[in-house]
Amino acid sequence: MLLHLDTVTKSYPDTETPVLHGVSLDLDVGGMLALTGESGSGKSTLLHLIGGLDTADSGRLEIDGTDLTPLDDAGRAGLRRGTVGVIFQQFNLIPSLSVAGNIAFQARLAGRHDPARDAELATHLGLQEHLHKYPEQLSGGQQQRVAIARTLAAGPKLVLADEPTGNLDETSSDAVMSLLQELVEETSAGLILVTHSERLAARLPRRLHLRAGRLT
Ligand SMILES: Nc1ncnc2c1ncn2[C@@H]1O[C@H](COP(=O)(O)OP(=O)(O)OP(=O)(O)O)[C@@H](O)[C@H]1O
Repeated sequence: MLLHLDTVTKSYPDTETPVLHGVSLDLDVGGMLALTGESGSGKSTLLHLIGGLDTADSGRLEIDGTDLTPLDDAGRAGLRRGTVGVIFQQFNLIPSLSVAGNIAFQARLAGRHDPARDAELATHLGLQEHLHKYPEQLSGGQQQRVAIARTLAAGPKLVLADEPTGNLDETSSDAVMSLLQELVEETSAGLILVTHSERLAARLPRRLHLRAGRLT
């Protein structure tokens, strides 16, 4: 089992009711699922808990056999570097680093930088011509492909993608999504894709829906 959540609950100090109520879910190694739900239903909150960016109030959360509950900030940061990769809607590239520097960044942090793997990813994602450029010189679709390369270069077991194509037009969005799926499949990583798009959700074999903090 890659991911196991058992009755996870989360509130924020200023929310009256919990944002997540007793969320339980399992994902097998290499499993892929789409997570949909209305705005405010708790999708990003759930992704943040799984990615170790925030902590649950109660419940159990295990990734690749590691219980996240007792981990401190440093432990959760280690998990993000080594096991989980997160791709955001806003790309979050480092503006002062070239495309090549951005692609290598997370793998270097994780202590597993492999230039041959970077080159392979850059080729697969059509970025070979752009390696010396800086993020501001790229289109949105190109920037998101760099963000995908950066995440996959670090060899995560689980990829969390929060509206990864939300800033792209439909054609670029489909192309970027196909590349992301291909690469995740190739590495046998798991994927959780948060999306508002029915079209994108339908591409994945499994779908979960959050309604006011409960999975349906
Ligand atoms: N850091 C925070 N502090 C307080 N409340 C928060 C915080 N983050 C999210 N919330 C609240 O928690 C609820 C769920 O937010 P979340 O971002 O998880 O929803 P979402 O389903 O991802 O929404 P969207 O589709 O609009 O991104 C919302 O009511 C939001 O206002």
